[in-house]
Amino acid sequence: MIELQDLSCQFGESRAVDRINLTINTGELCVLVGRSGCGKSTTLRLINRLIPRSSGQIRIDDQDVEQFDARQLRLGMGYAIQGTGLFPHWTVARNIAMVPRLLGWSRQRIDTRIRELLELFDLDPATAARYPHQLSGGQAQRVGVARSLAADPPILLMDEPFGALDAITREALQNEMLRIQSTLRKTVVFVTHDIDEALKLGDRIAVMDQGQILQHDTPSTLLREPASEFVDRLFGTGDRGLKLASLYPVSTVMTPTKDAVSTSMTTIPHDESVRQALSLMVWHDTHALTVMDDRREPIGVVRWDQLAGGDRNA
Ligand SMILES: Nc1ncnc2c1ncn2[C@@H]1O[C@H](COP(=O)(O)OP(=O)(O)OP(=O)(O)O)[C@@H](O)[C@H]1O
Repeated sequence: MIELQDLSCQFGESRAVDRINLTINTGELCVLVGRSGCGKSTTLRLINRLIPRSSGQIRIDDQDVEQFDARQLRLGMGYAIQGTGLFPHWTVARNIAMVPRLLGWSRQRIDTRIRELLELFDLDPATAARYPHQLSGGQAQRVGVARSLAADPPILLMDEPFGALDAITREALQNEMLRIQSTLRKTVVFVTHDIDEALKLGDRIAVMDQGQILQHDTPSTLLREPASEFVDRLFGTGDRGLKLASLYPVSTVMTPTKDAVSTSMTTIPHDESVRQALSLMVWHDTHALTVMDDRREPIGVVRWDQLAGGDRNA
């Protein structure tokens, strides 16, 4: 668990982080969201002590981070940043091996870990021998995140890791992040200024403005019960319903059926969002879809009039 208590960071006259309180539970992915310059990256760098706090406390599993040697602390936390931060003259393998080498892992253990991570991030084993400039933006970003996970740290700090990517690659990496997090369950602090990314990835989201946390809640609560006009505007007004519909899988609103279901209707995978169901219905001019499981067997039907209320059933 990470606890920030009355935490402040002052740069000269200006307060980049202003007495924030935030608890991030073990295994939770917390997104820090807010406009440029609101203090998100500074908060992240305070946690791994890349910059010193001015006042307040940072506790990890009940221990003040000041009690740790700063280098040891950083070796125990993954850190992934926009633009990857990969060393250009090192191969992918050497980049990934950086922290395990510093921790004194054996050659064999490191090689096994590199193979595991390339597989986890859907990268060809031959990628290990390449240099960063020989990778696409998406591949390089995958390697950057893989490197942050190399020594299997319980905590992962991610600063706009997908910020520089095109929309399609970005979505693919967000999906990979969700898939990996569903098994690894790291404690993640993830910085972004993209509201849709925050809603998609966050178990909880902390909304920041001018160094302060305005609201810390689940995506659904932030959309339904914004605590201030600022949060209300940040999360959009016109497409709020669509944003809510993107949070819940269609399986939460469908009528399950044990009997044979017509597959002549348009189909949708059970883990696709209610928003995607709505889109398919509009596109195919239909009022019902057949819901399919992972083996592509029909498991239920979702009708137009069931699309509201997914979050209440989730
Ligand atoms: N090393 C520094 N020295 C002086 N001021 C700094 C320093 N680092 C950050 N700041 C200032 O602190 C404030 C918060 O910066 P920070 O990088 O945390 O914002 P951010 O929310 O991450 O912004 P962005 O989304 O643009 O990265 C800004 O006003 C910034 O100019």
